[in-house]
Amino acid sequence: MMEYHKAPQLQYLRPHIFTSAEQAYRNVQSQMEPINQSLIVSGESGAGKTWTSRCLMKFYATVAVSSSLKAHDTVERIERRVLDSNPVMEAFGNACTLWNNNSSRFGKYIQLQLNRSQQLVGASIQTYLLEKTRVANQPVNERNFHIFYQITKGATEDERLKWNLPCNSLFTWLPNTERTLEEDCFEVTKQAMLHLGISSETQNQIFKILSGLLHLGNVEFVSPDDECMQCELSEHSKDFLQIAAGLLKISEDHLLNQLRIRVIRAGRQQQVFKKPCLKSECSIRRDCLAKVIYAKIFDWLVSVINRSICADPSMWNSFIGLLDVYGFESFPVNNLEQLCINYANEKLQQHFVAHYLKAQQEEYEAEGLKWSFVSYQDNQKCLDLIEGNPVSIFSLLNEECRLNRLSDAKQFMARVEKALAVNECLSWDKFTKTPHFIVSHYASSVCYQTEGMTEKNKDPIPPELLHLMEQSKDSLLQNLFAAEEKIDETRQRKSLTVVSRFKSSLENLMNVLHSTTPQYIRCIKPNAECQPANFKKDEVITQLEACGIVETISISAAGFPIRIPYLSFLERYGVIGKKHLSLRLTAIGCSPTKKRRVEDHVENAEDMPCEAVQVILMTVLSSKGLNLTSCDQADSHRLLVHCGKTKVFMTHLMLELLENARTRLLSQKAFCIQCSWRRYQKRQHERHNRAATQIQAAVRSWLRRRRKLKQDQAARAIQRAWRRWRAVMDALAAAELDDTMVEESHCESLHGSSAGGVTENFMEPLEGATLSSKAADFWSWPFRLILPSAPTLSVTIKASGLQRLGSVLTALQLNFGISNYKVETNQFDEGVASIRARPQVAIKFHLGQSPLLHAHTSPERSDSSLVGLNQILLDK
Ligand SMILES: Nc1ncnc2c1ncn2[C@@H]1O[C@H](COP(=O)(O)OP(=O)(O)OP(=O)(O)O)[C@@H](O)[C@H]1O
Repeated sequence: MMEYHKAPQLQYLRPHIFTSAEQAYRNVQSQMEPINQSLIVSGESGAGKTWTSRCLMKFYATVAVSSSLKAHDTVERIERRVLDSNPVMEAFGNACTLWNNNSSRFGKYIQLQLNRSQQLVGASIQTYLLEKTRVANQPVNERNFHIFYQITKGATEDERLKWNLPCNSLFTWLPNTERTLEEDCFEVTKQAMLHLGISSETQNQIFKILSGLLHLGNVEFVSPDDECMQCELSEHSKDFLQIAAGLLKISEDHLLNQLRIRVIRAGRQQQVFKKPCLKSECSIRRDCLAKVIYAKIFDWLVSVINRSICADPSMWNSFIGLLDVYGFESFPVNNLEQLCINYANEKLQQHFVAHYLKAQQEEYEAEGLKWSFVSYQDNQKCLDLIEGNPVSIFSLLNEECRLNRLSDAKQFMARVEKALAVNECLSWDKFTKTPHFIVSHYASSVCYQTEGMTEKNKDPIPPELLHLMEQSKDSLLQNLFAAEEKIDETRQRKSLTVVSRFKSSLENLMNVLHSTTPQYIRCIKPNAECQPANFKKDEVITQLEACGIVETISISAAGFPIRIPYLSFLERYGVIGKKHLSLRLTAIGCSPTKKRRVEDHVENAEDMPCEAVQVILMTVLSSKGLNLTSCDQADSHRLLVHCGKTKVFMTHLMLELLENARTRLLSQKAFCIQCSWRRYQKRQHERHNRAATQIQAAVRSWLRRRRKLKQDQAARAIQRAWRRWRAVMDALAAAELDDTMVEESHCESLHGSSAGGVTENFMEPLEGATLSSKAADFWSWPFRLILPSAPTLSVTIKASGLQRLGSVLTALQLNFGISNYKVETNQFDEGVASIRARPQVAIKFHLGQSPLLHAHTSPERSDSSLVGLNQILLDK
């Protein structure tokens, strides 16, 4: 998948359905009108349409994912549900036929919804005409819908009890049970239903109803002896009726009566009459009830799936549609179902013919291209025969229904013969006795039996049966039949038959297909026996011829498969012209006036689109080294591209050249944008850096100035304080010195020389303040308190003798350094007159160290160390 998704040129890869899928995806990405795409998968029954659709869904689920984690989750959820819808739809809508073990008995159109980034955001499923007759009538050697076999074969013991499905029970509506197919996988269906939001309880309800239908199928009637009497149940049917009524949760008597008594309303007053039905009528009513219940369950499942996978319309803006309708069928006995199926295939073939073969060739002519017509097989006549106006098979069938008379197969055949014999697609087999008609379809001729065709077209649902189901106690059945009354009234008013409903739904589908760009996928069946590795050439060729592949190849080879209107072309490739044009015109020596004129064509392309387009084409072709002046090469250009009246016609090679040129140019432009953006970002970054540096410098200088200012202020304050303090101290010291001198003389007279210690009179207020004359005592505790508070220390030494003086001086010198103290001797007596501490000691301490650091330190008592005293002094 990724190989095809990432391939720059798809046509160089091996042909594969992923080529078509990827092409459709790229078309959506290019946003060229029509943006929406359709992949029409067609082919005979068993050729592989459903298989292909499944692969396509997986492809889109893989490539249309987002890189963002959140979106990825959504896509994965949708993808899971879209893929899960397959087993559920196939279980309820597919059956084993003569041509295919897993044949789709309904048509489906799946719309994969994409958002602006072309990511898968949702999906919706539209179904067409389920072959519900299969519920009650299975052709010989064919089977009922897979789901019936799944529940009878795959139910657990518990479930069998709940659904009344004992092992080995035999059901009339369940033929060929001995054939086990890989499709009989009940667990897979249950799991998928669960993922789609159908709870186990609801599943249980559904399977119970289906089991009820199987039991209903075993109910048989016996004709009464008296025709006026009601039909009786056959002996073995009584139990089945009882179980069926129980599983459908309706009254047994009520069910029996509705099956064998017809209610007729007649007259203006709508008088009610009850009429016993014939045995055959009872069986028809029983089958009708089963079919309507099954069809309703199928429609309900489709609506549940759609609710689960459909995205809000605001979330998506384009879609890719996958159409998988039942394949062309030709059984030994064919009836209305096959007529409808083959009619749908004819419609699709017509779409292909109209879109690809007819329209393409007509367009070549209209656009003035030289073109010799390739003849092809047009199936319009066949379609006229089936659906045409005023007379066709469908119109005759509808008329028969409206006449409301007992249907007669021979009569209908005669009417068809009379009215439509002129149509060459209609014929009869003279040797077949059963009433029939043969239609020559595009694929092959098919013989249709007219027996029961009108009845099938009427598809009557007796209202009393609908009322019966409305009264069911089962909530799901109640739901399914609640809206029935209104729908039924509408249907009766419009008297819609099966074919008219099918025709109108197909017309809607065709309208959708016409509004999208189609991609066709033709499935070819290698052999009719569904055998692997068996390729039957003749059968394959017949299919290829029938679906018009041979003509398609001829037209594609001779023609221009790509057609783009001028304006769309200029919108996409105009960019190439602008860039190369100027260079090219200069290179070929174009005069400035001419150059401007040509450039104007590109600029104002709307006025002269053809010239502008030619300029672009010339640019691209000449850049490939082809010289336009050469006649031969101009011819070779015409094989690649042709400009019509309103469109450019080209081959894939030309498209590739254009796309390459555009990609190269866009990548150059992107590179330029990246460079400019990076340059711009760099400049921005540098500017930001410069601005930040300037801001930082300004802030730093402002901070520094402010700090300096504060420091200067502080310094001045300190200086002022210091000067003031020094002046005060000096004054104090001077005053103290004077006082001491006076006191000294006074003390001397009082004590004489008897006192041998040192006395300090200003120590008086301090507790224990005695200063010993010994050097050790000198740094005793109180002393340190005195020194700072009295920077001028006055000591009177009474003791005489040089020895003491010397020791005091030594102590002082050791302790403080003599330079810090002014020691004065007595002028007239022995000894020291005064020791004055210089104020710097205290100043140093205050500025130098935090007092808290040594707050716990007590004076050192060791003789050898005087550091303690220093420290304390500093601390203080
Ligand atoms: N590409 C394939 N590779 C392998 N097997 C395939 C392929 N295509 C189809 N088959 C086989 O062929 C069988 C029939 O294919 P499928 O059911 O897709 O046919 P169909 O065209 O949808 O038929 P119908 O119209 O009856 O529904 C598949 O069950 C599968 O076994």
